[in-house]
Amino acid sequence: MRIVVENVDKKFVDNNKREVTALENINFTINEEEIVVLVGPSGCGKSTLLNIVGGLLSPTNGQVYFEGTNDIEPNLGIVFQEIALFPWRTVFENVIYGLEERGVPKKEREEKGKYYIDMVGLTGFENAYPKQLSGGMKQRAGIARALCIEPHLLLMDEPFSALDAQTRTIMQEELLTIWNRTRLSTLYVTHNIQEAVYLGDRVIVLSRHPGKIKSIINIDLPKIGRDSEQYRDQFEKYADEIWGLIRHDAQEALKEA
Ligand SMILES: Nc1ncnc2c1ncn2[C@@H]1O[C@H](COP(=O)(O)OP(=O)(O)OP(=O)(O)O)[C@@H](O)[C@H]1O
Repeated sequence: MRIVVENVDKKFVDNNKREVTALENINFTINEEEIVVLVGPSGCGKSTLLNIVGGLLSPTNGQVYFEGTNDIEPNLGIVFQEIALFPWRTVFENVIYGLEERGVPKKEREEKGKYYIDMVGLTGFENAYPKQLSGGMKQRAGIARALCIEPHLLLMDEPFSALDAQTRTIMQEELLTIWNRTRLSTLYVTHNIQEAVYLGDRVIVLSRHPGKIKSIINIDLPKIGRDSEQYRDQFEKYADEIWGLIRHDAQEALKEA
């Protein structure tokens, strides 16, 4: 599916009743099978934009539309930083939750649940409860739950930022393996520039106050294996370019923190 974001603005009213322009004139597309990463300093509107694409917030102006599907409401799989698994449900029951909601028959729920639990590497933990899982395993369960409804688009908002560095690296690699199997169009939000270059086909750099697109960078490296020695220089060049675009805004954001 292709997602088109056209002329999107978003204004909020803050606690002092002042109008805040969170996003201004945002235009981009997410093509079939593409991973688009939104990157930018704190407060530049990344989450707001992801929530607008996901239909959780409406834009003040502009629109988001979905091409290549006949469904009026496309299926969206959403993964947040803090995965809200139901504590009283097992991994399996959490993963198939969306299928239950949609009235999918039991046999199909079981097959799909099993398939996606296997895809995220949680086979053997079907009957575990969230409190028995590590942070990385909870994120895996959350990803399986998002995939289980077989979405047209995957939306991920800093899904690995609460994880330790090693787990995060492993999860990034696994996300690409999962992408390779599902080929899902994905919108991925991160603060982390290395992560953006590692995962993105395109990286959208947002500036802040108001959140505007500063640049859209095509990452012209193979999707799988771009962290290998062979591409190190090019990888770092992209990372430097993005940091150059963000540095000033990130420093300003720190002053306000
Ligand atoms: N519900 C709201 N009411 C008022 N202002 C809001 C609301 N949600 C977001 N904002 C403002 O909109 C701007 C963008 O916020 P948003 O959370 O989208 O940024 P972000 O880039 O995701 O930040 P972070 O990386 O820190 O999560 C900020 O100035 C924020 O204070």
